[in-house]
Amino acid sequence: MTQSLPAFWAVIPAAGVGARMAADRPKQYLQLGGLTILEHSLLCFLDHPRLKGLVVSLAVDDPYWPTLPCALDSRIQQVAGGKERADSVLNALLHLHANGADDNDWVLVHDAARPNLARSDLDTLLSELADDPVGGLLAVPAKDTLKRADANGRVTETVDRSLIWQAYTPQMFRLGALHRALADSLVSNVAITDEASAIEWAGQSPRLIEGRADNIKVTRPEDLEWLRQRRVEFNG
Ligand SMILES: Nc1ccn([C@@H]2O[C@H](COP(=O)(O)OP(=O)(O)OP(=O)(O)O)[C@@H](O)[C@H]2O)c(=O)n1
Ligand SMILES: C[C@](O)(CO)[C@H](O)COP(=O)(O)O
Repeated sequence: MTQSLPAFWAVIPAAGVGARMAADRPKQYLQLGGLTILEHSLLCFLDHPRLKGLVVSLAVDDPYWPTLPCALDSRIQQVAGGKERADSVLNALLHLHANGADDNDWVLVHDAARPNLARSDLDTLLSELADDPVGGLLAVPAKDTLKRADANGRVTETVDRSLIWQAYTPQMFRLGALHRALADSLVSNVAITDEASAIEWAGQSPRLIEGRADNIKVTRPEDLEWLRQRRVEFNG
């Protein structure tokens, strides 16, 4: 089954400061079980047989990366992160292009802050999008009632959630198309918070692939607490 999946490059943006986490270090270096959040996010890709290579975007003054065993892994290439997440991703795409990757190669961009990606979700994404003309992303249909608010935090509307999805990662696009869309949208000062929004700005419509809701992005302290508790419940 795995051999029928498309080969792919992985890009892991890991250059954030984790301000919303308010921890003593960037959140990707906080511990979850015996590993850092970043190591969990890398491992889901590093042992995949269809991985061509992996690029991790790191803060230029990151003192933590060299302390990790995976810093010596030859499958991992490092690039400098940028001011925003999109800049960090673009630097990784530039590196892939500069080192022989082909425009038609699939690239999967996955947040370092999402340590709970299931291999089954990764393989579903690869399988479902292998022949897609655009690409797409893991996503979760909205489960809660959604409200639109005014500037004072007062409800102005209850939104129809039947067609609303939360975008997750990995997000899977062809290297050339993503590189062009990201570079052009950033030059145009478009607010880009995920790869799909750059592809949409370029006029394409990414496909949403339903994934597990527990592939959460560790953003605030309670997110990490939830994952830690979940591992205790599952692993004892
Ligand atoms: N300039 C940046 C900003 C973010 N990221 C990465 O993008 C992912 C998702 O971003 P987010 O959750 O916003 O992380 P932070 O920017 O670190 O969080 P905060 O906004 O709370 O500072 C994270 O893995 C983060 O390390 C990055 O590589 N480069
Ligand atoms: C890419 C992402 O995880 C998709 O939901 C999200 O846009 C990242 O946003 P952040 O503000 O950089 O955490």
